[in-house]
Amino acid sequence: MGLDAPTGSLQTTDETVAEPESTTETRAGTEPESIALEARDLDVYYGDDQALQSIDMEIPEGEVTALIGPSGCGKSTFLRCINRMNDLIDIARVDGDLHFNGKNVYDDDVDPVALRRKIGMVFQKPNPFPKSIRDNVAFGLRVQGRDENVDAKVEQALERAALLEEVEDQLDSSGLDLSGGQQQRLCIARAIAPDPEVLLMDEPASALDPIATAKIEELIEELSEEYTVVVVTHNMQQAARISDKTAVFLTGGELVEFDDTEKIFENPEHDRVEDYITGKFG
Ligand SMILES: Nc1ncnc2c1ncn2[C@@H]1O[C@H](COP(=O)(O)OP(=O)(O)OP(=O)(O)O)[C@@H](O)[C@H]1O
Repeated sequence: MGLDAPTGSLQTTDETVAEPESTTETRAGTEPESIALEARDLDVYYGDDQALQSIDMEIPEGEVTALIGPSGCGKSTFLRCINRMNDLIDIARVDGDLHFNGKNVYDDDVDPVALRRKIGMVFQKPNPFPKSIRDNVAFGLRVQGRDENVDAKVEQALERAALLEEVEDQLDSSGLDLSGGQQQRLCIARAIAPDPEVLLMDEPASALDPIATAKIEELIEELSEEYTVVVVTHNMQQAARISDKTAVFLTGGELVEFDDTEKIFENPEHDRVEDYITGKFG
């Protein structure tokens, strides 16, 4: 996990949590599986409306976890809780705990900006800055004052985002001149350049054509070798293809089932999940 930043730690305003607190047994019961993120009794409200109800979830480190469910069930809301992007929405209120490496990200001493360095995000619509490819990828590094070896780090991030080969002769051209799929990989490179531990992706391929989508899917699987990936998708086939774990949210902001992806798609515990998976509603 990570290139040169310390792993397993969340720098807060006045303390550092060094090691993950919680582990759980794998299904085989042999090796302990590290937990990167853990929601405990998490409620989210927008004004008087409750968007998430009492969510408990343990997201394993170094795997792809997909969040699926019908429109409005709270998938994006949950994703935005993880790196406190909901802080930017005035009427949003969060109750309960969201632990990252054992530290509640909603504790008063957590700096959301520092948190977002560890937990990067990629959005539905590619949103490169109107800057060169190089400056897009270098953006987070420069903001952090990590100006040493920027060119090498930019190339490394582009390589990891499976884009370097296509753009290495045009690093000074505008990021906006790339195709949609390339722009999304550029945004992924920008998100991973500062070396986060977790990558949050909100429907990262839904604005792309099938070929660009296939590249992003392949990339997500590769990224999970180094990062914990949490991805919201509307596309159930995509969730089945790329994820290790799947969380099914249903209307009302309830997490109805969370398990290995194979189990969710082949033999879910809940009839409502089966109905959703088989397209009876949603
Ligand atoms: N900024 C906001 N202000 C007020 N209500 C919001 C806001 N964002 C989301 N909501 C409400 O919270 C609920 C959950 O929305 P959210 O976007 O998290 O669902 P979702 O499952 O990601 O939906 P979709 O699949 O359509 O993107 C919805 O009822 C939505 O209207």
